[in-house]
Amino acid sequence: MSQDPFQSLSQIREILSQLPNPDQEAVVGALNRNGQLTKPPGALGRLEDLAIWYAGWRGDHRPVIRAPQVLVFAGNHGVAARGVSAFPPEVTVQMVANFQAGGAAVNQLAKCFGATFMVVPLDLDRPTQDFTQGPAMSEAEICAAFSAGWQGVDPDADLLITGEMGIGNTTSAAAIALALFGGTARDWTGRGTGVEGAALEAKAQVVADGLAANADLLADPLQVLQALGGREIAAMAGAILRARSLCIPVILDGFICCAAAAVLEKARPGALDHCVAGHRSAEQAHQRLLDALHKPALLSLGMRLGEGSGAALAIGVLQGAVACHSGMATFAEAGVAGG
Ligand SMILES: O=C(O)c1ccc[n+]([C@@H]2O[C@H](COP(=O)([O-])O)[C@@H](O)[C@H]2O)c1
Ligand SMILES: Cc1cc2nc[nH]c2cc1C
Repeated sequence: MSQDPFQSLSQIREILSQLPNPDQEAVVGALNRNGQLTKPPGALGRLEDLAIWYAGWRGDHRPVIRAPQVLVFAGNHGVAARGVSAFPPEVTVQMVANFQAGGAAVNQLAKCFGATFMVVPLDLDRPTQDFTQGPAMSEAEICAAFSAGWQGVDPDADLLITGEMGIGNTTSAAAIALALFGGTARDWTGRGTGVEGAALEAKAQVVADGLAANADLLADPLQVLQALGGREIAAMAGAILRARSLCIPVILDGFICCAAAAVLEKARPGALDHCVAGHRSAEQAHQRLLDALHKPALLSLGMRLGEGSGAALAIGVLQGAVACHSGMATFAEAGVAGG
């Protein structure tokens, strides 16, 4: 009876096996145009690469960003009962009310850059299972959350920022990253909202316990997400995949968003070619995760808020890149010598 697009992980795998690629004609056209603009070659640095990347995904050698969408998912985590966060779980639902009232940081940033904003709370009164006791979600639960992410994307958007809110979710993201990339639990465990000292060591142990309790599910990236993820993390993965299917470029946010994205990249290398990393979070392991994904961050401002805030701020960088690319005069047009 469900209207959800996904009822099983195999349906997600099918989508992953047939991803669209950027429009090569638009890439060539954008490269060509970039070479004629009134600046020394390469003088706009990464802005030039960004504009050409954006042009390819939009299939337009001279694109305009008109409709950015900021889409935040909220979920509650059974593992939060293990004392892994500096804040209590009820903050998740309270912050959802704050997002809806327009009072959070991400609301201000979305407004600054002309983006629409939506928050999607996911079964907040039903936390996921504590993953130190077995899988966080059933297959039906992960598919419902993934479907919510898929359905949250506005097909008319021309840029997607996906973010999250979920007390305890840096523990979940650390466990996912450990399962996908290896290393030690301590490598991937950071302070989150402000966990320090002995509590931080205990948090790393919870991450290690989560992997031990789900050892039989860790060979497959989507099952890693089911075993160690949360609903908001699965929803971000669903939104990022939908954006790919619609050729909508994505700006990734911090540690938790990148852990969600990493599941897709591990399941299908190249699945994140339509994504750039908006910022480097102050969360200890975010740079490690960005390195594993081969995604250099656009901004590094010591932010560690989540909720899509770092990526929302990076909309401005991409808007600047695309505005220069599409609005600048060529040497011929401006009558400037040397082009
Ligand atoms: O985006 C990040 O890198 C980031 C780093 C630290 C904390 N957060 C946010 O803080 C919450 C998770 O922290 P914690 O300590 O409860 O695991 C969650 O709501 C995230 O949005 C987000
Ligand atoms: C207040 C607060 C706001 C947040 N926004 C994203 N994660 C958050 C965590 C806390 C604790």
